Parts: sequence; structure tokens; C-alpha cells
Amino acid sequence: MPVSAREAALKALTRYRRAGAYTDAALDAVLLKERPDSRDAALCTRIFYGVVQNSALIDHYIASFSTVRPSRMEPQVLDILRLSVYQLVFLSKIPVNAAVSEGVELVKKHANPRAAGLVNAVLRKIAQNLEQLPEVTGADTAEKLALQYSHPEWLVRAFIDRLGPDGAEALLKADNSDAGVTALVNTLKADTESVLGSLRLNGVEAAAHPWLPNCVVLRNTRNIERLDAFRNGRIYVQDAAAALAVQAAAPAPGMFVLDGCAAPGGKSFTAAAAMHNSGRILSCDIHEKKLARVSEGAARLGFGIIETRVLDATAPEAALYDSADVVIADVPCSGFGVIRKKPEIRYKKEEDTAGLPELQRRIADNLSKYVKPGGLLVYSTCTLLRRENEDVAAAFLSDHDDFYLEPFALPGPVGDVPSGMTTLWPQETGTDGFFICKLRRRP
Ligand SMILES: C[S@@+](CC[C@H](N)C(=O)[O-])C[C@H]1O[C@@H](n2cnc3c(N)ncnc32)[C@H](O)[C@@H]1O
Repeated sequence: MPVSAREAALKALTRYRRAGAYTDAALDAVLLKERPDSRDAALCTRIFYGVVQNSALIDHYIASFSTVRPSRMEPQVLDILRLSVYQLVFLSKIPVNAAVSEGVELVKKHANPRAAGLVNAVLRKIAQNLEQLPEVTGADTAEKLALQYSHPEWLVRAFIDRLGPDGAEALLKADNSDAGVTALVNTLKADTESVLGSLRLNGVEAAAHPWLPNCVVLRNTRNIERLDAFRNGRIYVQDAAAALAVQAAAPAPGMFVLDGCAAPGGKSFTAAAAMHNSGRILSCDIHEKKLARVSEGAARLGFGIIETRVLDATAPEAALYDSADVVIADVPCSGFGVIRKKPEIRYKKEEDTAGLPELQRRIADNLSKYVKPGGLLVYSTCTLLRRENEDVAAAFLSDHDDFYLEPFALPGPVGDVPSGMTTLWPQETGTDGFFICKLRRRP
């Protein structure tokens, strides 16, 4: 018998916690094994992501109504409490009694049954106090927002520093929203209407992207790979912001494009579509295994102009000097712009990202050698930290007076970028957080 949505969510939370796994890998593994029906899979997904997105706030509520501190509870019991509290506090359509009694049943079946009394008591108290849950407080705004939106305090301070308290709060709220899955239409093979038709035939809730042409947004679905539109090479998963980074580079038919940090291939694919599959794209990455995904994707999508090559973007390759019309430097980064889709990213330790600006500078410096005179280097990241974005661009420009920032314009809310670099903020554009910087080499 297939497991219930809550049981599947518990299994995914356990897997995520034990393996230190990525959220999507943990969830997909459970959905693949347990095969809940599509309604249960959607609820399981909502609960699982909701718990990861709101864990600090949920623990604050649990701590307020429990005689045992969350940090002292058995992990499995805490997972069950969290997923039950998430339903009570955040999901309006779940009957209170169902959330409480299923939580208690989960403890009896999957955890220490002696904890059933505690779980029952905590859930009942929270259910009775839904209208007057304990206030979220903190020594200052950053501490309060960190708890309210379950982000680490240092990151909240960095966002407040850039956006002010209101802007930072809007961003944190966007980070905890349901982004859906954004996919680009392979214009070599299909158009938006036919893709939407195919997706709906497969039972998927899908709509055209609100402002980016040839882009669709899928809701309440996982395992995109099983969909006809995917299998027939008509779509590939990519956020609108990532597609815009390629649009800023304006690849055209016949050009030679070098994608220096290419795997899993999204930007190479968008470039290939813009080039009408004519010209040459060299998609490089340091990881051979990851490059296999670029080759597989290119074959599925029918982009014959993409070739792959294992290459360290920090190591000069003289044969490529001065050769490319466009070089894409979509560098490894801390990823704090994609917290909506990968909620676990927020928990990366600040010190683990400290070395990135140096690596990014070295990559930009080396890849710029491959740009031919008059050609373009587009530097992009999916993070929102100044040190990996504007500061890297400034350092690059101070070392390279043969490059200059070139203005560009993009569709939708981004519009004109007269300064030649821009940050896309999720709360403003509805996209992933992204940084795009367009650098022209002097002829
Ligand atoms: C942000 S991801 C690229 C995403 C890709 N451009 C896309 O749109 O699908 C960064 C990539 O850089 C690669 N990478 C990390 N260090 C590298 C290096 N020294 N040289 C080349 N690639 C590197 C990683 O393996 C990773 O695939």
C-alpha cells in the first residue's frame, strides 16, 4: 500500500537529515520508492519544503509549548512534530484534528511510541493557540527576521545591509515562497502553446511565464524527466534569470561561444537555441561526470553545435586565446539567490563561501583571455552577495583596462541596464536571485 503524504514527508525529512542530502535528492528518492499518488505527492512536497523553509520558526513554536526543548528531542520525534506543526500553522486546508492525530500515529509507528504523549500534548496546545502564537522577538531587526523567516542571522544582516529592513524582509518572504519549476521551450522543436498543451495532457498545471517569451512555469509537479515534453526534447529546466544572463550575452547564429563553467548545461542550451543551432559552442567544466549531463541534454534537445571538454577555467589554454565571440563565465558561487528552490542553501556556513571571490576572480581573469578583440565576456552568479558580484566585477575591471562595461536591456521587470551590470532580486522579478555583468573587450 502506498504511504500517506505525511509518512512520505517524514521519510524525506529523515533522509535529508541523515544523509546531509540535498532537499530535492532526498525528496525525489522517497517519491520514487514510495510512489504516493499525485495528490499525496504534492502534499508531501509542500510539507517537506515547508518544514525545511520554516524550521527555526516552527522550533520556536514547539519550544514555547513543550516541556522538552527541541534540541533534546529524538530527531525522528522532532521531525514528526515539525511536519505536524507546519500543517497546523501554515496550511489552511488541513483539518486540525487530522494534523494532530496523524502526527501521534506517526510517532507510534516510526519513532519512540513513548513520545506519543508529548507529541499529542504539544500539538493540541499549538492547535488551541493558533490565533495567539507566541510573538517572534529578537534583540534587533536582523535577529527577529532570522527567526521569523528561518534564515541564518549573518545572511539576514547581509541582506539588510543591501536592501534595508523592509527590502530584506520581502526577499526573505520570497525565499520561503513556492517557486514552481521554470522551463525553457526549445524553440528548435516547439513553441509555448504546443508545450503547454503537451504538459496539460500529462496532467501538469502549467502556464506561460508572465513576461519571458518561450518560458513556462509548472506547478505541483516533480519528476519533470517523465513528461513527454521533456523526453521529446521540447523543454529544459532553467530559471528565467539564467536565461536572461544568456540574453545579455546575445549569442547569434554562426558565432563561437565558450561556456567556461557549463555543467549541467542550461546556459549552453539557451545559447544554442538563440544561435538556431548554427555556429559552435564549447561547453567546458572541471568535472567530467557533470559534463555528461551537458552532452545528454544537448543530444535530447537536438543541439548539435554543442561540444564538451573537461577544462579548468582557472588554467590558461593558449590554443583558445582571442578566439571566442562570447565567453560565458557562470562561475561557481554561494547560491544564495536560489534559496526559493533549494531551501537548504541558506544553511551553508559563511566561512565555507569565503574563498569563492578569489576563485571567481581567477576564473574571470583566465576566461577573459579567450574573448576575441571586440568580443564579450558575461560574468554571472546565482548569488546576492556583493563580494561575489560587484566586487569581483570591479576587481576584474581594475586589472583589465582592455574591457569595459556595456549597457544592455532585458525583457520584463529588468528592462534597461545602463551600467552594464544588474542584480535580479526574487522579490522584485519573481525569478531566482542573479547577478549579470556584461563586459566588452575593446577591438
Ligand atoms: C553555477 S554552475 C554552472 C551552471 C551552468 N552554467 C548552467 O547554466 O547550467 C558552476 C559550474 O562550475 C563548475 N566549476 C567549478 N570550478 C570550476 C573550474 N575551476 N573550472 C571549470 N568549471 C568549474 C562546476 O562544476 C559547476 O558545474
